[in-house]
Parts: sequence; structure tokens; C-alpha cells
Amino acid sequence: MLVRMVGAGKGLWPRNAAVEVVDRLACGLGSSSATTTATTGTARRARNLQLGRHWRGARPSLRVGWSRSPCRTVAMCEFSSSAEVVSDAEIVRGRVVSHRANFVHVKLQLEGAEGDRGGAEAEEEAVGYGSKDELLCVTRSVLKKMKRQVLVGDFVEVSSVDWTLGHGVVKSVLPRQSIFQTPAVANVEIALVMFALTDPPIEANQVSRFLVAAEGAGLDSGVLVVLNKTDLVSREETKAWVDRLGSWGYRAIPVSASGGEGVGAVCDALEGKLGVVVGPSGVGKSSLINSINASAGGEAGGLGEGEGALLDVGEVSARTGRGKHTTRNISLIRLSNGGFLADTPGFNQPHLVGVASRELPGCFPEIGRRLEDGRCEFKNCSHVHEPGCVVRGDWERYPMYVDLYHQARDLEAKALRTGAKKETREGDSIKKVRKGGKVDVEPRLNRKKHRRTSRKLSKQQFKQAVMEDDWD
Ligand SMILES: Nc1nc2c(ncn2[C@@H]2O[C@H](COP(=O)(O)OP(=O)(O)OP(=O)(O)O)[C@@H](O)[C@H]2O)c(=O)[nH]1
Ligand SMILES: [Zn+2]
Repeated sequence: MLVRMVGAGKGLWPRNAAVEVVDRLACGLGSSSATTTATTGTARRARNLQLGRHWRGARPSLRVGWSRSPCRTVAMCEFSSSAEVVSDAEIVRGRVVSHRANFVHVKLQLEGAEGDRGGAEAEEEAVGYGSKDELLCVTRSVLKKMKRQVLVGDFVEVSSVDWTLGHGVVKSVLPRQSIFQTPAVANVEIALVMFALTDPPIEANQVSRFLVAAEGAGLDSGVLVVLNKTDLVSREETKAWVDRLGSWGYRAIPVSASGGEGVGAVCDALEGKLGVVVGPSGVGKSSLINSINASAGGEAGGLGEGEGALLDVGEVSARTGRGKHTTRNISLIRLSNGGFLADTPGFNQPHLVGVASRELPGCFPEIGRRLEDGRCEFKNCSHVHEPGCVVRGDWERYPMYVDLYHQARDLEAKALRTGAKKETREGDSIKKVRKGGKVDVEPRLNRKKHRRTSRKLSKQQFKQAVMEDDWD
């Protein structure tokens, strides 16, 4: 009989493990979903009980009956002495497209879809996945111990896949290219920095601060400006802003989020990328997201119809006095061109705290252009006061650069004075090299926090509590 480990008992040497019978018909359980409790033979073999592994040689024992939950057929089975591991965990890769409570939806990546193999073969593979291209997954608790949060946008490895039910377990998170704080989305490639041409009025200084904050996130495809509410201003006004942003080094797309004009161009710019919309309050971020969501068929994160629909943050809770939907879960809106857009708008206040003074020149395309053409006399030139600087000049945003540079320096000096807090080691991971050179990653836990209370101490504490109790 071929079984697959789907759960193990607690303790160092689990004697009981839950297994799913793979060849159900062979052991007379019929074709209904069957979970079996397996009793492991010896501690030595128990060591090999890893979730997701397939074992051959387990045989059903005499006891076959119902479990406490009547919807499951349950049998006892034992591993015979010749039981062997026939395959390690089947691992599939995918991208987290939504996050709900403790569950994540993972959209599977079909191998070969982007590689050298053709689309027909990739489709065949999708059929091999039981026609499921998305799995509902829980996260391995060891990831939580390592403080490896699984974020929307993350590429993950999924094991213990149940193709029938479409379930799996997130085993590991692949290295991230970038991480966006608000909203918490990983591997964002492009920031759509949105402004309204009027209502609220557009203001160059504010635009610049947003652009610097977005550049500071270090995204692969950088920043795209979206100018909204074109219906409220003249063509000339719109063109003037598009040209002005062009001279700063940015492409700007004029749109009318409520009317739908230009929304297609925004979708085109997102082709094959993951984007997030940021911008000040009231510029129409939610309207743009709603419009894109509607054109994508309202399937944010691949959820059922209606579930991915956006909520209006208008209601205020009588109890807390805050918006009711402020902590709504994030999903990705899937576009037909392979792009994704986070369904939650990002920051509406540019926070420049994270942008270090030495990174600031990298946040101005104008500086990049000047450094391509020439070279400053000093390698670590701050472009503020040094002689022989090729950046200093009378370009439009230079005074803004100098201003932000001084602000960043002040913040850094302040941080030095107060002394940066020592980071705790908790949440780190350690690598352990096992026999045969296999490398395992384990959480580095704070011993004081995770040490189990000794029995002696708990007895003492109990006695103390009893003695201190005021019986009168
Ligand atoms: N005339 C016009 N109004 C628009 C357009 N897009 C959005 N609006 C209006 O602008 C207002 C603000 O739009 P929202 O989408 O809520 O803006 P937001 O950026 O999400 O605002 P916050 O949630 O406060 O961050 C709403 O009253 C919209 O109807 C547009 O293209 N033209
Ligand atoms: Zn310089």
C-alpha cells in the first residue's frame, strides 16, 4: 500500500502519524477520501516520518472503522519492516495571491510556461495538477517561529499537496526582490504613483516627495506616474504636467479613473509585473483599482465572484471610531496580460525616514542622467557642496534634492545620538549541515523565551500560589 504522510503526532519520536492512502482501492477503502492513522514501528523509522513523503509497504491492520468524525473513513495501518520511502515531498512553486486569516491562496507557476517549453506542454502540466492552478494553503509553523512572514506577492514552495481538495502547506518562502511596507506586499516591481490634476490640487513638492519615497523602495521597474481626473482640467494643463514629469525623468499616464479613459494604458504598463498604487488621499486610487478590477473580471486573488470586490472605506465604527475596513486582507488582481495589481492602495503620506542620505541621489533620475554623462571629482560626492561636482546645477528639482539631503542627514544624526537598538536574534535562522552534506534551516529561538518550565519549578509555583491564596 502506498501512503503519504499528512500529519505527525507530537513529541520527539512521534508514534502516531496521519497518512493519506494514495492507492485507496488497493486497501479496500473505496474511492472516498480516506485518512488513516498509522502506527509507526520503531523510533528509528519514526525519524523518517516527514510530511509529504510517500511510503510503500505500509499495510492495513485489522482495525478498520469510523473515527470520531463520521465523515472520514479511518483505518489503522502499520509499517512493515520492509516499508520504504518511495518519493520525497512533491514540491510545487507558486505566488501568494491573497491572504485571509491563517490561509493563503497560492497561484501555481507552471514550469515551462515562461521557459523553453511550449504552451501546449505547460497546459498538459496544468492537467497533471488536477486542473487546479491555485491552492489554499496553511503555513508551516516553523516559518512563523523564524518570523518568516508569508506575504502576498511572495514566491513560495508548497508541499503536502492534496490535489483533490486543492490544499497544501507553504514550506518555504523564496528570496524576495523587494518588500513594500504599506500595503505589505512582496516582490513589487512597479509603483503607480497617482495624483489628481485637480481636486485635490497637484503640487510639485508633494509629487517629488512621493516619487522619492517610491524610488526608495528599490523596485525593479521603478515608478510610473498616473495623473487622474483629466475630465476636470484642460488638455493643455494635462500636457504641461506630462511634459514636466517627463523632464524629471518619469513617464506619466493621464487617466480618468471614474470615466475609464487611460485605464487600459495603465494595465498595459503592468504587463507581467506586480504593481501597487500609492498617492495622496482623494486622488482616486480606489477608483482606479476598482476600474482595473472590473476590467479584470472582478477576480481579485482568484476569489469567487464578488469576494474580491472592493470595500468602500467610508463607514466609521461607532465603537473604535476608526474605519471599519482599515485592516482588510490584501489580494492581487490578476490581469489578462500576466500582470498583477495589489487591491489595496499603498501609502498616502510619503515617508522618507527609510531613505538614507547616500541613497538619495539614486532616487532622482536627473542625477542618474548627469552621472552618466560625467563624473564628480570625489567618489563619495554628496552633490551639495563639494567642488568639481557634475550634478550641482540649475535643474528644477535640485533645491528639493538639497532640502531632502539635509533632512535625511538630520535624521541620521538623531538616530546616531539616540543609539540604534540592538536587534534581537529571535527570528533569525541557523543552518545545520546534516550527515551527507544535507543543509537544514532551523529557527534560532530565544532560549529564555522558549525554554520549557521545569516540572520542579511549576510544582514550586503551584505550591506558592496555594500558600498565597487567601482562603478566608
Ligand atoms: N471627476 C473625477 N472624479 C474622480 C475620478 N476618479 C475619482 N474621482 C473621485 O475622487 C474622489 C476620491 O476618490 P477615491 O478613489 O476614494 O480616492 P482615494 O485616492 O482612494 O482616496 P483615499 O481613500 O482617501 O486615499 C471620489 O469622490 C471619486 O468619485 C475621475 O477620474 N474624475
Ligand atoms: Zn557631485
